[in-house]
Amino acid sequence: MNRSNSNSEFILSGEPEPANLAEGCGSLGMFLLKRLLRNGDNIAVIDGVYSSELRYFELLEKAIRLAEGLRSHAHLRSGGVVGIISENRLEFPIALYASFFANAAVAPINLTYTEREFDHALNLSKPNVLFVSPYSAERVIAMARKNRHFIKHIFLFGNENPFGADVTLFDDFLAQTSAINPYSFQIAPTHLEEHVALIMCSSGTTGLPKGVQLTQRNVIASVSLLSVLEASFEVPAVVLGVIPWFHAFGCLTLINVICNKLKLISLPKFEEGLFLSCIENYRCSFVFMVPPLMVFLAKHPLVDNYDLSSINTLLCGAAPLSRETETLVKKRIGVKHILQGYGMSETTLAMLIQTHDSNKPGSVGKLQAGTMAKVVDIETGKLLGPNQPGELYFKGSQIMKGYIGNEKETSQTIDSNGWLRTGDIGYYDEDGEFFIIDRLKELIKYKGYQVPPAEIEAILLTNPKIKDAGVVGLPDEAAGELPLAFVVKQPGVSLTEQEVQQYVAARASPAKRLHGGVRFVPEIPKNVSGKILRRKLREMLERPLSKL
Ligand SMILES: Nc1ncnc2c1ncn2[C@@H]1O[C@H](COP(=O)(O)OP(=O)(O)OP(=O)(O)O)[C@@H](O)[C@H]1O
Ligand SMILES: O=C(O)[C@H]1CSC(c2nc3ccc(O)cc3s2)=N1
Ligand SMILES: [Mg+2]
Repeated sequence: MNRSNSNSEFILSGEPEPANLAEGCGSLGMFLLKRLLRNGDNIAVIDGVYSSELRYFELLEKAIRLAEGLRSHAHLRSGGVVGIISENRLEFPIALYASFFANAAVAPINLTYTEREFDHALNLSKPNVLFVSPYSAERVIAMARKNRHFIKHIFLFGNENPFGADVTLFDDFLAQTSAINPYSFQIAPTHLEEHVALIMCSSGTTGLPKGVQLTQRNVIASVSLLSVLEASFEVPAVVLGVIPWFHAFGCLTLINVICNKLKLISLPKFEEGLFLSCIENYRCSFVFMVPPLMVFLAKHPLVDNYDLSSINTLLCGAAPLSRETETLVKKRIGVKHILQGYGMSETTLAMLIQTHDSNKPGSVGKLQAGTMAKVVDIETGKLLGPNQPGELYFKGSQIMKGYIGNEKETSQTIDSNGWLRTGDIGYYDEDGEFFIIDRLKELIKYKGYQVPPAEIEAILLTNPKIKDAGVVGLPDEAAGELPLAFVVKQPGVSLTEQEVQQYVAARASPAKRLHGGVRFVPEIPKNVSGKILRRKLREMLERPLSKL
């Protein structure tokens, strides 16, 4: 770990990026094209539901034809915006790569959004071209027709179009494009640091999602993630992709898999039996995870019915994962490596990543190449040294360009020196391994103590009678806030509020005990990237206690 201590600053730096990172490519499109040309014709993606396959050469050939077709028939220009509103399915990477080959920006959007959320997301990125899957076509096309002033073309995945002439079937459009020799296909150079490649919606955990602009340079910088990890794979990785591609974590790992010539088994959503049977049937060795899926592996009885011995590495991120859950999973399914990572939509992919040789329990790993970090005291603003918790700031080639249409929020998030403030509290140890405590906004203020809800949730999850838990602060005149737990019991168990409070009291210091009580609920509200929607739990506090 390099640490410059100039002007008593503690600034940490990751390894320098590989010198030939962009491989002399003038644009992201050329960078991706060159890697695809090298990938030969292995299988790229298998649909885990239908077993249909997309081979690397088919991806390359169709993406180029689609790029040319969008340019000539849909008037898609460099700098234009393409929306993709779809679950993980084989057409997604074709539309994604075609857009990059046309130097357009891609705005993947969550297909389960409500109408209000769709309206918000569409008006953030204002796509000219929209790719829609049948799953949400009814609602999305109705929304799109209200925004014809920017949405000029709608393409529908699947094999039937009940929506009329202003919607074109993706396969029909592709069929009418002409074949192009990939070796002579040209993509104009761009200003990598300025040209927007992705407009990602943040998860909307702390409010309405923001439109995060990631540049072509950001995406190129993030591609090294799997090449670093793959170097230490014992077997060529078969990756299971259940993380949604409309979210930064899923989309950038999809690009990572393709750039590193790996095989990906894609799932349109998490369904318990399908998830486990895909791992067993396709012998998946590498699975990107979010904590709720880790808790599922740790506790669900169904897991015992499947052979998961092919798993070599679980790579978990997007929300807090406790070392206790990590230990439970390791013990139960004997997986060799559980590697955590930490990232934000604003940092493209992970800023911090564990590797096979640096993975202390509970840590989220060390700095990514090309990245710098500092920890700032939340009271004084002073820079902090090892083992001192403060707000994490990052700088480097994966830091976003800014929030689309929101200069003010951008300037409040990235300062004039390029430092991005995360709103997350954590620290690094003497070896430069980082530990995340919680979000600044979520800390419970109990009698002057800052109580991290994630820590109490981690304790609760070690109780075999508890399936899930979410902790928030109950407003209290005397103490400020009282830690209160929403608890989901395992099916068929008996558990009282007092038992839960005693369980925590036996394992936590006084400030972290459940002074606000316990409420039993059927489920904990979370978003697709596995984050607890604590603002929804706080809303539940205001409702009168239901007699459960
Ligand atoms: N390994 C991790 N451990 C703990 N928290 C994590 C980890 N990885 C990511 N996070 C959390 O996820 C956040 C980034 O999530 P994302 O960019 O998807 O949107 P969000 O911050 O949840 O939502 P929004 O910004 O819209 O309110 C980080 O700021 C951090 O709080
Ligand atoms: O939490 C999020 O919104 C997303 C944005 S990208 C991200 C992560 N990326 C990685 C990559 C590897 C890894 O081990 C963990 C994470 S979390 N988190
Ligand atoms: Mg955020």
